[in-house]
Amino acid sequence: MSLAPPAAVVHARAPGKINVALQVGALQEDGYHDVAVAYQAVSLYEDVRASHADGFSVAFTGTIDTSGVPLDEANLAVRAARLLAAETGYRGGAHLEIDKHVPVAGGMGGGSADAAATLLACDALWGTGLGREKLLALAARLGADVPFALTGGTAIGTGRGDRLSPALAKGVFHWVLVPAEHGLSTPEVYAALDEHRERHKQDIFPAVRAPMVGADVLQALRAGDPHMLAESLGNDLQAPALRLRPSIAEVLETGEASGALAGVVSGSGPTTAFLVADSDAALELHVALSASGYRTLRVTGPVHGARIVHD
Ligand SMILES: C[C@](O)(CO)[C@H](O)COP(=O)(O)OP(=O)(O)OC[C@H]1O[C@@H](n2ccc(N)nc2=O)[C@H](O)[C@@H]1O
Ligand SMILES: Nc1ncnc2c1ncn2[C@@H]1O[C@H](COP(=O)(O)OP(=O)(O)OP(=O)(O)O)[C@@H](O)[C@H]1O
Repeated sequence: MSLAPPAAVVHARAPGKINVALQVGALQEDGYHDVAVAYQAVSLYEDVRASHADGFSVAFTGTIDTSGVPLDEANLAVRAARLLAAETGYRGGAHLEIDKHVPVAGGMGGGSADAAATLLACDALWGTGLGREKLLALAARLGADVPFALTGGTAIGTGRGDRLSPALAKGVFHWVLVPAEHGLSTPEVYAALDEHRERHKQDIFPAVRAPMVGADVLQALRAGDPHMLAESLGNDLQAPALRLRPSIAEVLETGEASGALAGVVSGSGPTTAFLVADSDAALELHVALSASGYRTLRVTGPVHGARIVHD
């Protein structure tokens, strides 16, 4: 029996995410905030194709404007490949080709999905065989959202958002997204929240509450009920994102006046996510928002985490 030759290219796919609930607690000494997040992976994917190379390089394909994304060592996918090589003692490199669909700096974890897909693709390409558990530990070193891009589905994140436990979820949720032309910087949005809290600390009691995902959110996910979930959507980063990008308010108002059950800024924004009852309602909202001049993306969740794709 002859063994199949090792693959010359490995294709991995990882999803973007929406934070259906996000509470931000106190700033820790390491510069991160203690958070409680309910993540849902949605059907917008990053496709990473890894091939053998002497060094490390990355190129983007697809229609999304990636002109602001670094192509050197700062690229999160390159950092992921380098970290895996360093941890496993692998001596070679990889060329990464990324077909991007998640808005850049949009609060949907696109860079995190690139990193997660790269870890999986390079582990298979190089035959380093690290496996899910060890890849999850590496993922957490790359960014707070990277472990979730590996696991996907619906999950609760605590700590930096990287300590995951699965959440029960039934059915399919339908979302209409409004991406913005220009992104927002995640650290700047967290910093705007801190500034606000510092300015109003006399009025905030108790100082900053311990973050948690409410029972109402868990129940709505478990029931697969979009009406119930619409009542429970919440994001502590929405107010600072609005302060940095006031035009988001108009998007939220237009979506909610055009038939969305509810709207929320995803993560650190500026992408706005509108929850609707079903696929017909998603189409109706898309038509209404398009007539108001907004570009939309229709997605569903939850979907799987990072996976190898056999082309
Ligand atoms: C907004 C969210 O997307 C919600 O899921 C995440 O909290 C951000 O996740 P991420 O982009 O993977 O974050 P990282 O790349 O690890 O961190 C970027 C920066 O965001 C801020 N940050 C991030 C996560 C966290 N729990 N507290 C923070 O204050 C820190 O300033 C950090 O330096
Ligand atoms: N592979 C990558 N893809 C996208 N952005 C990257 C990548 N590598 C580095 N970056 C940089 O990281 C920043 C955040 O990009 P990303 O698209 O992940 O934002 P985001 O979705 O708002 O992140 P999150 O929701 O996880 O906070 C951008 O400034 C971008 O230039």
